[in-house]
Amino acid sequence: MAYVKSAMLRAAVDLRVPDAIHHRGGAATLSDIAAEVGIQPAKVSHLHRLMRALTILGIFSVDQGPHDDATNMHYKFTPPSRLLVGDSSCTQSPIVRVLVDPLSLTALCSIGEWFTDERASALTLFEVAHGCTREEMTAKKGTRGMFNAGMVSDNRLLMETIIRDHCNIFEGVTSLVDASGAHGATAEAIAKAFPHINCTVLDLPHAIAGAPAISNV
Ligand SMILES: C[S@@+](CC[C@H](N)C(=O)[O-])C[C@H]1O[C@@H](n2cnc3c(N)ncnc32)[C@H](O)[C@@H]1O
Repeated sequence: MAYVKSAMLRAAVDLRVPDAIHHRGGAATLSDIAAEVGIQPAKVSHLHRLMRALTILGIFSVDQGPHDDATNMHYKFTPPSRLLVGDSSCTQSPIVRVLVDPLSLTALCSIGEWFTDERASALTLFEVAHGCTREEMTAKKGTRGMFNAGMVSDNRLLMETIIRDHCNIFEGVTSLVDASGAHGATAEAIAKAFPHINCTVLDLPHAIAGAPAISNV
């Protein structure tokens, strides 16, 4: 049942629970969250179960006074849930939707078939499960924008940390190519921090279609 944890995380992001807590100054009761995200009144007790599970997982913390019941204890952020709050460029954490995606999750149910399928040396798990590549499915479903947004937000977060804490790894580098660099968020962060490095992004035509122009990349 471990997959339920990922599904609950996705539900919290879909409902924008982190944004609801953020809008209430970083601490919100169940009724605050229910009002902010539009929970049906008959389902507030189920929201309590969702929040309780996410608290046990360390996604949120809870302040419960001796006289508080389920409706007036305050849910707060933990370090992981701080990362789920939207900013001016995105209103939720797009990487969660990319990672906890129904098509990716159902593909995992075909691992046994992938191991035994005689075509499997040429096919990815995704192809065995869904009969097409991830790229073809993304194009068919029109979800390329969501995928790119997830990659960009993840890259920004990682690069901020890498450049702050490990900038020595770029010493002596004068040029680099980010192979499969999608919309270039990684290269953008490097080019901005180290303007003398000549950065290039390589990816497939459909992946770079619509990529923003980035100075110095
Ligand atoms: C999971 S994304 C990673 C994007 C980015 N490097 C990052 O870390 O966010 C994988 C990327 O590989 C690209 N890709 C897949 N096959 C490729 C190929 N044959 N040549 C170049 N890029 C490819 C995809 O288009 C996609 O942008």
